[in-house]
Amino acid sequence: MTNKLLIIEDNPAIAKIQKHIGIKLGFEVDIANSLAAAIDLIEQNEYFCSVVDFVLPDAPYGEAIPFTIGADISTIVMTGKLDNETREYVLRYPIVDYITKESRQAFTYLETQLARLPKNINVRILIVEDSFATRKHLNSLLSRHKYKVSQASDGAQALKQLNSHSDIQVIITDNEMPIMDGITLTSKIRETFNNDEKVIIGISSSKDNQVSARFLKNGANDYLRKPFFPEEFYCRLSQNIEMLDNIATIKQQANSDYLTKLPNRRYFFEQAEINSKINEENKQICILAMIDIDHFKAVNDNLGHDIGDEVLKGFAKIFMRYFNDQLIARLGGEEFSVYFTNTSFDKAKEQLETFRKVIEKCKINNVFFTVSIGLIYQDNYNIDQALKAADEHLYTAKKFGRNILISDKY
Ligand SMILES: Nc1nc2c(ncn2[C@@H]2O[C@H](COP(=O)(O)OP(=O)(O)OP(=O)(O)O)[C@@H](O)[C@H]2O)c(=O)[nH]1
Repeated sequence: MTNKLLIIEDNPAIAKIQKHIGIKLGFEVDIANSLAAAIDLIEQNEYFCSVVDFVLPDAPYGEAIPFTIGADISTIVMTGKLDNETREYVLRYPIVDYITKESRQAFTYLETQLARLPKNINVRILIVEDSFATRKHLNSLLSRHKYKVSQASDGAQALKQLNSHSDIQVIITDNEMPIMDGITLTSKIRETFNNDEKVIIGISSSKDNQVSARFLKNGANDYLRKPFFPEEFYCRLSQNIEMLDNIATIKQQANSDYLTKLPNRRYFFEQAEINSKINEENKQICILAMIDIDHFKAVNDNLGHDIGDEVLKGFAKIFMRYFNDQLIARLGGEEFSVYFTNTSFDKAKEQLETFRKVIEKCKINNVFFTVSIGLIYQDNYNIDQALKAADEHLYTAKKFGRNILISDKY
């Protein structure tokens, strides 16, 4: 996919600011100072999106807009014209947004919009609406902002779509529909997903003020009355998606180790307890390993703490690669853990032995080192006790001279 941004702007100072914003966001930027120059560039390049000035020397009344739209380039229009007539004229085109150059804030807003577009490619939105015309309209609004779209014509179909598309993050639902209405759908979705996991936006043309309250009380994040202005629709949608993104970032930070980016102790315990319950129900034996880098203090003492950090980061990358299908964590310091599921003791042991030998041979930041491993195979469903048992084997491994695996079996 191209990451090129086309700026069509005849004012060099403004073009420079826009270019700076584009580069900061990772776009490759081309500038055209007239419609003619833009047409040349569009013929030779593929663009992801464009920022188009409404007034250009050879296109004084928005004539550049149909060129970018016609070339299938997502278009943001910027203009100094503040009148309603211009606004209505511009909004007749399927543009991403319309920004008036009233103040510096306009450029902050442009940056937000440009940052959002590439992210939208990964956001799937489900439209639940029985009217074909409204579904088509919403699909067109969402597609021009580069969202992925799924559609359903009633609540029951929507639930099926949610089952088959786990990547749906936002549900935009009408209320008045056959089989299952939007409010019932909302409360059914909330039985499984919190409002910081999936956003629900209710829409309705009902004049009954109760509808918005009922949507919100049943778990919707937001509500819009039909017909709505596209600008309001986009603002509410992107605010809700930002909220999802922010919560996902906070969760990710809370669950991972700052240095190695591996899952941390907190996450490990949370997930291991879930795995343990499943194991207990299925009468599966717990297979858990503790891995500890040998003589790591010497790495710090001889080469410095910074090199020690780099060694830990390098180790974590290999660790992640070898056990990417298992629950792993940095429990703290130079101590790591693997909770095995869907595998046999023999396979887990073989995987750990291979890993131990790989570490023994590889040099991370010019440092050779080894690991000791304690592995348990027990019907122990208490995580604290299981870790303690694995730690006892690890202690034995250290006592036996390090760079070995000690386990319950064999
Ligand atoms: N660079 C760095 N060092 C760390 C970090 N966390 C813990 N350590 C160091 O890891 C070392 C662990 O030392 P010890 O517990 O004595 O163990 P060891 O030297 O590996 O010896 P054995 O485990 O007995 O083989 C200490 O020097 C800690 O300061 C970290 O995040 N970065």
